[in-house]
Amino acid sequence: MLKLFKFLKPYRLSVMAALGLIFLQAISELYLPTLMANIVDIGVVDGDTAYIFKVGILMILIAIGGTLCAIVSSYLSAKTSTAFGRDLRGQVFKRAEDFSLNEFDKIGASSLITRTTNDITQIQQVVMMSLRMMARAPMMAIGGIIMAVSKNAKLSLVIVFVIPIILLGILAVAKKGVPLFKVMQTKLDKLNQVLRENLMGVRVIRAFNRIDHEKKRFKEANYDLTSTAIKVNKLMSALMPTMSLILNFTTIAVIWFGAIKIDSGAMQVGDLMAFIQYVTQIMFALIMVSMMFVMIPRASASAVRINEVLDTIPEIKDPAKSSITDATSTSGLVEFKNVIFSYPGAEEPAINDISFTARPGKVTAIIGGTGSGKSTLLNLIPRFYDIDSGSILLDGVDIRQMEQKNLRNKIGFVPQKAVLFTGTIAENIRYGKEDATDEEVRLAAEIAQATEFISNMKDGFDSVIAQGGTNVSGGQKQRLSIARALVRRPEIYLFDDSFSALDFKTDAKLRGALKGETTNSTLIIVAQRVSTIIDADQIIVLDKGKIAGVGNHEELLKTCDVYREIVYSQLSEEEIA
Ligand SMILES: Nc1ncnc2c1ncn2[C@@H]1O[C@H](COP(=O)(O)OP(=O)(O)OP(=O)(O)O)[C@@H](O)[C@H]1O
Repeated sequence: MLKLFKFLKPYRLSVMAALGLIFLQAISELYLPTLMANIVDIGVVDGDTAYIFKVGILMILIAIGGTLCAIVSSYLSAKTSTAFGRDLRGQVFKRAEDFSLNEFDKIGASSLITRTTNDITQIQQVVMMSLRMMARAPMMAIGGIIMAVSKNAKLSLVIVFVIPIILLGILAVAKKGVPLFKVMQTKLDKLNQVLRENLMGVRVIRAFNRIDHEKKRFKEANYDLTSTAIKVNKLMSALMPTMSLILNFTTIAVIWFGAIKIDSGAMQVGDLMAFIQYVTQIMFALIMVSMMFVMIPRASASAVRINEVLDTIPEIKDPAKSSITDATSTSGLVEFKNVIFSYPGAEEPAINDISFTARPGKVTAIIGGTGSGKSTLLNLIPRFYDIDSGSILLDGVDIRQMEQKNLRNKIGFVPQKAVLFTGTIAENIRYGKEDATDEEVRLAAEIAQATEFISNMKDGFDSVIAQGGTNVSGGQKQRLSIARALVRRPEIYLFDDSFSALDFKTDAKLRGALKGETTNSTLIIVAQRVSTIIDADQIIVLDKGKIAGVGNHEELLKTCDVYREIVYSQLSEEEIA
């Protein structure tokens, strides 16, 4: 956790001021019992009212001063810890943004959400408590011991006897609590995961009447978390009464031995009263320390999870010196040379020894059965994943030698599952090019065959897309995500089965419009439907990650069995002829 404290560096002045004020507050609290003892031993015993008034007013002033210090230090620690939490959240988010898809898969979206929210809140709370309690507790404990010894050294032996008992208790609680806190965070992850799946898959759950099953799943995760939380809380709730009991017994012992001393004339009444207060202060300080012992393990479990994110070095990095910095100097020639790629943990490569060239102005289509590696192949071009061996070249330059930003600037990517963001239709299309003019947005929508349904919407291009794009149909979503890629006018278009939700007529119209607009660009189209790619200049047939055939439709019909099988399963004899 200490590693995360480096994020407190910008706030060191506030931290120092808070600690300074806490020190002053501790001194004021430690001084008050001594003043009270003086009132009793000097003022009350001698009947000196003027002295009682004088010291009484001094006590009031000191109490007010101490309170002011406490208020300002609380304000500073709250402000500092909140800013610390904000910075840390920002860093975790920034790091996650740089993750390759492999790293996302490894940590998991739900866990990343818990880590960015709940885990950081735990640490933020500890920072606040540390500034308030952690600093104060040792000051009060040490100061209290010094003051108690100064009042009566022999009576202080009671404290010497009690402290090890308290420390042993704290240690026992910490030993049992730490593993439980770690388990609790993982169970929270699990709960988040179930909740997330439920919310995302609400339609499927309802359609398959699985609401009861899901309720059970959620209940299990919820109860699982609760039972661990109850175990931890039981442990913690036992701590406070035990500490109070020890405090009360200590007070009894102090009064017992103190009374004997007063009886023998070795101690004054006021000093005993002050002594009891110091003992109480010491005990409270130790209780605070024990509370910290409870919170720190929990936060350190969170810190480990946050550090795991921060310490993950994204495996896809920009080269030290990129080969291409000028984004306009390329034409979009894509070459695959003996490319092999496997997903982590997979036995067989998803892409196995693939070589082909996709030329500007030409349409390269990729077809194959489900799971044959079409999407994977496409995902390698924008470097969502890095290949194991071979090379992918863009205009003769290995894409690993290019800055990711430059590389992706040249690409218009339309994913298999259309993703839209909350905002208007125009904003969603402009996601492809921030400074696109209204005319460019309109043209992109027109080529994507989206104008008709957009104009039928109440506010046209200003109509708002709901969260997750739920208020547009699957085909409309696809057309908007195609428009988003088109507005960029990139050198390379990657369509990952992007026409699957369109009817045949719209599909044909869209491809026709696309042809006219993308004459100089390289088009790589993944498709399931033969009709979508029948006119392509080059068709690559994939089978279990390998190339089964390359050529145009007619050539492949003659030479490639896998292609023929796909074609015969989809088209009638006349269509093929
Ligand atoms: N993130 C992943 N982690 C591990 N394996 C994966 C991952 N994504 C895909 N695979 C595996 O890689 C292989 C190729 O998958 P890919 O998605 O590229 O196929 P596809 O041809 O696009 O299929 P479809 O047409 O059904 O979309 C499959 O066997 C799949 O199980």
